[in-house]
Amino acid sequence: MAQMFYEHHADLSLFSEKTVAVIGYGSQGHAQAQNLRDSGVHVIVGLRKGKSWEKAEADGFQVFEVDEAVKRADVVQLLLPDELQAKVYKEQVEPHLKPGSALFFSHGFNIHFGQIVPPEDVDVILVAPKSPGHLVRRVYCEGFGVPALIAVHQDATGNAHALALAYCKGIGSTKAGVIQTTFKEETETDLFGEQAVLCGGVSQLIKSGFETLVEAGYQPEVAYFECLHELKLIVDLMYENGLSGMRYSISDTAEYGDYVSGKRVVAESSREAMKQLLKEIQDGTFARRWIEENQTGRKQFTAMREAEKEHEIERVGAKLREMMVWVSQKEPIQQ
Ligand SMILES: NC(=O)C1=CN([C@@H]2O[C@H](COP(=O)(O)OP(=O)(O)OC[C@H]3O[C@@H](n4cnc5c(N)ncnc54)[C@H](OP(=O)(O)O)[C@@H]3O)[C@@H](O)[C@H]2O)C=CC1
Ligand SMILES: CC[C@](O)(C(C)=O)C(=O)O
Ligand SMILES: [Mg+2]
Ligand SMILES: [Mg+2]
Repeated sequence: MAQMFYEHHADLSLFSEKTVAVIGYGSQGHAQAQNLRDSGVHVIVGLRKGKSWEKAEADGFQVFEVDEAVKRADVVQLLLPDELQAKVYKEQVEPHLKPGSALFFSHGFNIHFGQIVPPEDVDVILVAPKSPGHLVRRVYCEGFGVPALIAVHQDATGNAHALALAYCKGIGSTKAGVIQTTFKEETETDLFGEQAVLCGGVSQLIKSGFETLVEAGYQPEVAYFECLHELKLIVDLMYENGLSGMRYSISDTAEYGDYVSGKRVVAESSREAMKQLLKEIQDGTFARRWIEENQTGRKQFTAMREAEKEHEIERVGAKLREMMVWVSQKEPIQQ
């Protein structure tokens, strides 16, 4: 059984005399900085001049260049893109880290794959929300929190575990549940989950379903509602009551089709592919490929990103969502 932590396990007063520098103000950065501040923590933001800088200032934060923010902080949360963290850390973070301070991450990639090696006199802590950053903020504003994983890579002060829990309380995660893990487990499961299920697997499933219907002559709008829009409603039922709860709400016809056809689509070959992905994550092959892709100008990544934006499902969906004001008028997630 996983070791779980909730509100009563965490003491937010550990942060009462501390300044937290959130480095980066993107998806996770803006959410964690604002949640912590709303929980009473003193937060500053570290950035380079640009779009995020303006946004953080507009949100009322004191913003500094990264090195200056680190100098002023007792706790540094590194929320830059994984692929940029090692360089920025080496040049602007490490030289200014105070002995006895704490270095936080929200994903274990750079520590686990040896891209960042912090000095021995700082705590090295993982607080990994199991949620996209924008939902970390939205759910907190609704009075709740998203689950998170915590791990301690280095406990220089003897206080690292308590600090991790306090930080979780500050961003709202102890309301949902916090699980003790390791940097290795978080890194490998997070990469696997996003590739095989949450992002890669689901996007591919949606597109394959949409394309199959459209190629067979059905209206793209019908295919969009069937394969993308309704997915959220079905997942909401799973989120609230598990797979059985979802099956309670759907028709028996759908439930029978679920049992007999689901495994024909996500078949043994998909499980074999999942095992292969996991192996490549565990042995570092994926990390090496991603690091190399970034070192060589992200050509493949950029080309795939542009091609995906042009998919018919994106055009059809944008038009249909315009009419759903409760969707299109939600606070925009684009930054
Ligand atoms: N996205 C998510 O929901 C999740 C992310 N994580 C982890 O959180 C971390 C942050 O990811 P994410 O929030 O997606 O990152 P984003 O890409 O959304 O944001 C990155 C931020 O870093 C800033 N930045 C980029 N380069 C520099 C630089 N050289 N100097 C200073 N600031 C810079 C950007 O500012 P600018 O506007 O100037 O480019 C931006 O504010 C990663 O470790 C990721 O794995 C973990 C769980 C979920
Ligand atoms: C699922 C993608 C994620 O791991 C996340 C939102 O948790 C990420 O890296 O963005
Ligand atoms: Mg994740
Ligand atoms: Mg991830």
